[in-house]
Amino acid sequence: MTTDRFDELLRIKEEVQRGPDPKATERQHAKGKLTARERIGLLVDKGSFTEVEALRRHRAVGFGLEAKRPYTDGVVTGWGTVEGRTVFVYAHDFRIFGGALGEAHAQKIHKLMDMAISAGAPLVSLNDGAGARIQEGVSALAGYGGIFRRNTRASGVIPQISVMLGPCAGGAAYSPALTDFVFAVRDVSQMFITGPDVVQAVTGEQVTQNELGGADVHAGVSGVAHFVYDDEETCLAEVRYLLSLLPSNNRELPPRVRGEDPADRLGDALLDLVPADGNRSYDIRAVIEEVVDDGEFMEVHASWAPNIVCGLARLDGHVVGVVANQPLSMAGALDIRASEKGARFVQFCDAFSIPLVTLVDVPGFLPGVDQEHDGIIRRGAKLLYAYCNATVPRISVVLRKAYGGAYIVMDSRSIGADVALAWPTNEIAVMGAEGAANVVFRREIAAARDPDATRAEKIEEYRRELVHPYYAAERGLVDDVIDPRETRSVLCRTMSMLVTKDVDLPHRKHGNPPQ
Ligand SMILES: CC(=O)SCCNC(=O)CCNC(=O)[C@H](O)C(C)(C)COP(=O)(O)OP(=O)(O)OC[C@H]1O[C@@H](n2cnc3c(N)ncnc32)[C@H](O)[C@@H]1OP(=O)(O)O
Repeated sequence: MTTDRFDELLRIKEEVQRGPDPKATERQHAKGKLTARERIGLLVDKGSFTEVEALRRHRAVGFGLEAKRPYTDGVVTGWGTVEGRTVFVYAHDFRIFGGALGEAHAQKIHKLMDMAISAGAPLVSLNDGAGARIQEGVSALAGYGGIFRRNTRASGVIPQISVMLGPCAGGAAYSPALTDFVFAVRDVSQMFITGPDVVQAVTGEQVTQNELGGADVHAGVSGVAHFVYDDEETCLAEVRYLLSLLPSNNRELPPRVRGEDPADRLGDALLDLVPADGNRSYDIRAVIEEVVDDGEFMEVHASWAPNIVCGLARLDGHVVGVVANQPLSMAGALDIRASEKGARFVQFCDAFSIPLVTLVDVPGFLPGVDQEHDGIIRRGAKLLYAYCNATVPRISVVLRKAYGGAYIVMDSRSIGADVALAWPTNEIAVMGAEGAANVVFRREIAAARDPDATRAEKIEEYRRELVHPYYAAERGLVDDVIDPRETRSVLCRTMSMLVTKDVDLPHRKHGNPPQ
């Protein structure tokens, strides 16, 4: 090959790496944002990134596009490794057309998604884009259609993670909504279907980008974001950590990594962490951290629906999904948000062979007109549906109380828990003794010479007969009543037995979950 050809190649490659004019890079940095390549560098193992279609350019015409045909067309696509395992990644380059998606840009993403699905490796998108490229009209819209279709096809096949690193509008917000996890960074990420200008034009509401769709809005109010961090570096390090807990695809098991924590370690602290009085609150996260390997718990949706806690941890090296009621928030009652949060998490774990451990301390579903009118029947049913559908190993432990429908939903034996355990202090019943006595013995209490004494007697009778774990244990609805200090060792032992669980389901195209 001639030197000229080498020089040409070097010149083009250099132009690709440099990106558009340096002022655009300065503007990106001035906003406290990294460039697409800097981000990829933080995400994948050093030196492992292989780019595809770096030389791609659009062929669109009109609106001056002919004169502006930068390499990459505004998205960097390729694959690398995270802790040695292959991961596919695409990153919008906001410096080019504001990261907006045109036909060529979309086709690059389509190709990468197809590669990720056939290779059976996770896909991470680093989003910093203004949605459909306005100058390319319907070609841009069709490009998004192709991404949405592939997101949906890949759902439950490979893990898909979206990291929001800029103002993401329209399709750039919808594609992440179809993926498994959304990461956001404070003061950097915004997500909205239509930006503040359109909102003002249509509704008259004046709102900033952050107020409309900033990281904390989506992490705490809308529930769109699962994780939120203060800076891009921490965010991308946490994406790496999450990937280390996940299998590459739905045919693999999550990687087992045994640490130093002995599987038979006793949890003496549990006796103090959980007050025996069922009305006193405590932080369930402290209980989870006491039970799992090395106290490491990656909480999902920490700021949204805090009355249920969901997250990933390890037990004797096996990755598990933990779902637990949080007595610190609304006494741990289940409401619409908690049900939706739990359902999505259970569904994710089931799709990717992650066993479920459910820690139950639930007074019931939250009563209220708002909840009923907002559809707690159909939306609460999502959690029930997700558990009933899950074929991964499932262990539940009732810590203190489990009442009514909420007992059934929180992975009771009757809906398919493989092993159901209970602490000796717990109460499993249709309702608490006071409520039960008032309903069942109402007439007797009213007719009594001393109604208060009779009520107290009946409450005690109900409590003695029904409100203890042995009623459930005698009926096989609880497999064992355990010493709370042995929770970790029993869970580790049981998990080791269950990892080979195999279930055949009747043939169907797909279910029809409540919406
Ligand atoms: C299916 C769908 O996706 S429909 C949605 C279509 N997208 C939209 O409606 C979003 C329109 N864009 C916006 O609202 C804003 O640009 C935001 C909120 C995304 C970003 O705002 P800012 O951070 O202030 O950036 P700014 O508006 O300066 O845009 C940066 C550059 O991207 C360009 N750009 C922004 N959006 C688009 C777009 N959708 N298509 C093409 N170019 C765009 C801007 O013209 C600007 O170009 P320049 O640097 O050459 O002047």
